[in-house]
Amino acid sequence: MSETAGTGGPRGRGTPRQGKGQRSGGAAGGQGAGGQGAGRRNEQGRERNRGGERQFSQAAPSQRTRRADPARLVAFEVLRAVAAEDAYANLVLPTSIRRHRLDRRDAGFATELTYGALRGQGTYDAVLARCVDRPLDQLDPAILDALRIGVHQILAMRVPAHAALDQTVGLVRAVIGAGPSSLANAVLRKVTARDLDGWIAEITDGLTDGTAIAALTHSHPEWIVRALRQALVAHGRDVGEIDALLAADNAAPMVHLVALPGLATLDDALAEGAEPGRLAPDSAYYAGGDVSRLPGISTGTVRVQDSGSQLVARALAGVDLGERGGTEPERWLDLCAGPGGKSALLAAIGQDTGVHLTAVEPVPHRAQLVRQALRPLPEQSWTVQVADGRGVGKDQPESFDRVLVDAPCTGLGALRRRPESRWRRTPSDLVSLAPLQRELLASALDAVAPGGVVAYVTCSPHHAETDAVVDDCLRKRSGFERLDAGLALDAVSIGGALGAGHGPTAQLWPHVHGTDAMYLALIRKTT
Ligand SMILES: C[S@@+](CC[C@H](N)C(=O)[O-])C[C@H]1O[C@@H](n2cnc3c(N)ncnc32)[C@H](O)[C@@H]1O
Repeated sequence: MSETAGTGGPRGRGTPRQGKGQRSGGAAGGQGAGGQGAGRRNEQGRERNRGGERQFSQAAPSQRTRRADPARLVAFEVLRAVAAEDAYANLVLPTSIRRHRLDRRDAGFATELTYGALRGQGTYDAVLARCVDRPLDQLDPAILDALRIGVHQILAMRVPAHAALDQTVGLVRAVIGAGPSSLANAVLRKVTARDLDGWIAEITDGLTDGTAIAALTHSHPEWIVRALRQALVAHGRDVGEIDALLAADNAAPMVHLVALPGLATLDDALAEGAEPGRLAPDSAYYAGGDVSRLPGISTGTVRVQDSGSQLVARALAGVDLGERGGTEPERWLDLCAGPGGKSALLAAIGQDTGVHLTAVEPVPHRAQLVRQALRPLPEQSWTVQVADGRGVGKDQPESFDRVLVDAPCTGLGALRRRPESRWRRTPSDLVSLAPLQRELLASALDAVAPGGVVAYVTCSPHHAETDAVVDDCLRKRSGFERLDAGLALDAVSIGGALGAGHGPTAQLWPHVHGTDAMYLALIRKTT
């Protein structure tokens, strides 16, 4: 859904307000204040709620909108499910959109509102804390979610302030009650007193700690700001890029497509408005809405896959194995395969040369997704094993020419795709994932044949789950060498100059490459 959404939300100071996919703020469930066709942009396409005198309804809250606008109701339902049921927004949102039968435009609005309110929560809560007369944790959590939805509309979407206020108050009245709607009205009126830049100046006023300022400005937990800053430095980048990196996490990601080599082309997608990918071969970027209607998507020969994921899979497939490349077809292993995106691309790349891919995934329903992903490929070219990858090295030692370990990780490099995850993740996740990541890489190092290569991949740039894992595993072993992962990525990329390497490992970045922050290490078994 995110491809229909505009972007917005907290951002760096001076970063232009972004926003596409906005729709009229006027509600399906009622008139905007004063019956002015609330929510339309003015003739110049500018939002009406920026600057100058703000217009509000003269009617008391009790006399205003009583019905919840379905798009806002969808956003509210999703935020509630995320907070109260630990749900994933990207899974709940499409169901809620279908249940409320939103048309494409309203679905885009609901998506922007949901994801924007979730991403922006850190900044918005700091704003709300200045406008509510009690600590936020003493508010009914449902009211707090509704207020976040209101704040996002007021500060980061092109919804006129009066429409945002009226419709949010209407939502609170309809789903929570009349009393809380008065509170929402009073609080959101205060929010309209400043624009986003003004509020960021206010909530960061007097702070001297750069981490705290960046965290509030870009709506990230401080520990993530610190970790990302360290990761930039560790990969030889300028620490000053942190603002751009955090801002990239708040932008709705473009949909990336890949045509499985030998099975499809992107001609139809390009004819439908997709743009050729600038980094990965056979890839495209698509901003045209519902991707499922594109030719090839339903058969699985064209897939949605971040270009960074495409590139790391291609880098593994592209490593020259030298003398190892004999006449026997190679055997490849994807040790953490679910849901199968990289398995499908690897199997498609390998089909020309008769490669057999073994895809391992311990979670049965995810293993089923891997089978679905591999279905377009000849059946004899792949096997899916429902198994714990940690046992594969002992059970099938020195058996594979190329092994991918796309390890379970915190996903700190894909925060833009998972809007709630920055608030759920904690440093303790790093601690609990660490042994699993090491055991999986150790298993892969056992499973790779002499002369073969292991790719260790995460969608996180955090040191603890990237270099630290690789360093620890290799320290305990001899007979392995690191390959230059940056060069390997360059060799398979369009243009051949990604600039992702610094030392032997490689790191892609959302603010530089427009990809998820994928990490890649390549390790060859020499003896
Ligand atoms: C980052 S995802 C892999 C994404 C996948 N490579 C793709 O491109 O679609 C990590 C996967 O590892 C799986 N996993 C978790 N524990 C595992 C284990 N002990 N052995 C193998 N896989 C495991 C998770 O269920 C999850 O599907």
